[in-house]
Amino acid sequence: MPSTTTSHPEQGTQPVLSVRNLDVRYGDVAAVTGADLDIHPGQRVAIVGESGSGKTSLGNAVAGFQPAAATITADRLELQGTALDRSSAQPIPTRTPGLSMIFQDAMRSLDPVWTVGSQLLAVLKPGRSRKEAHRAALGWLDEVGITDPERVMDVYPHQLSGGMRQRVMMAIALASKPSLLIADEPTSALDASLAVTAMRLIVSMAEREDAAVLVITHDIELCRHFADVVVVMYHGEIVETIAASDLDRAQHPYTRGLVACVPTLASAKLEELPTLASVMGTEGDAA
Ligand SMILES: Nc1ncnc2c1ncn2[C@@H]1O[C@H](COP(=O)(O)OP(=O)(O)OP(=O)(O)O)[C@@H](O)[C@H]1O
Repeated sequence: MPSTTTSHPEQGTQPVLSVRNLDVRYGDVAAVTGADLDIHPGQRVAIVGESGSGKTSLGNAVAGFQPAAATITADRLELQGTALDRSSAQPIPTRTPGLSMIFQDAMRSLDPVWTVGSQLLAVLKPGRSRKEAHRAALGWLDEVGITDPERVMDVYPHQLSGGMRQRVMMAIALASKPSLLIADEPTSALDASLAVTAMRLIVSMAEREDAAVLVITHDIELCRHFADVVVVMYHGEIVETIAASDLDRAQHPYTRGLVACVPTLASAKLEELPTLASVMGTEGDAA
């Protein structure tokens, strides 16, 4: 079995997230099998793999956003030492204290019938006067690069551009002071330069707030630049867990395939790029 946890300077301290032998099934479909994962305070972990490899199922199981059709079992599923009960889907998903999630589509996490301000205030109000919470909300909007926070407080999500909505979603996710931020394909809908800006913002804000980050992505290059550790999934299993700085020395053929499939100036001299099917010897299999 490949190792599915990695060494980290803070190993020995309690992990923020600790998962052992996690299975996610949808009826006969085994979406995730036997996943082990530890995320340490402040660590940035990326889950990478092709479409259908089980990344989102794993992230949703941790966050408690699993669909009703999912059956989740685990020997351990703990956030800061507290067991998370994911035995049944909630009719209306509720926030797990200490955990925030952001999505590719900001409309999935923003409520369309509440103004931006009321959604931010809902997170910021506990323990604060209304005035303090309002000031904190403006501060958060400013932090995520919104230049006219007073106006944005009063608008509804659909009145904002996609990029602005994403910034608002980030402000709400981090204003709740999570110890773990899960970001599911946060940049897939953005063009390359905006994707880098968005990832920089996620990483720098999370670092400032002392939140560990779990990014779910197809993009191995994004992992290389923004993650400490890369968790590689293939057909529902974690096949390799590797320091991002070691990606070029990956052991598993699938990880090597993912790295080799990224077009670079050097690879452009190849007659053709390898495909994952050719790397895994599954070329010609039925899709
Ligand atoms: N609600 C669902 N009901 C039934 N099967 C599902 C459901 N959600 C996912 N699956 C199946 O579970 C497997 C893993 O899907 P999952 O979405 O977790 O993978 P992924 O790696 O995140 O893919 P993508 O990158 O395309 O989102 C796939 O075979 C998928 O078809």
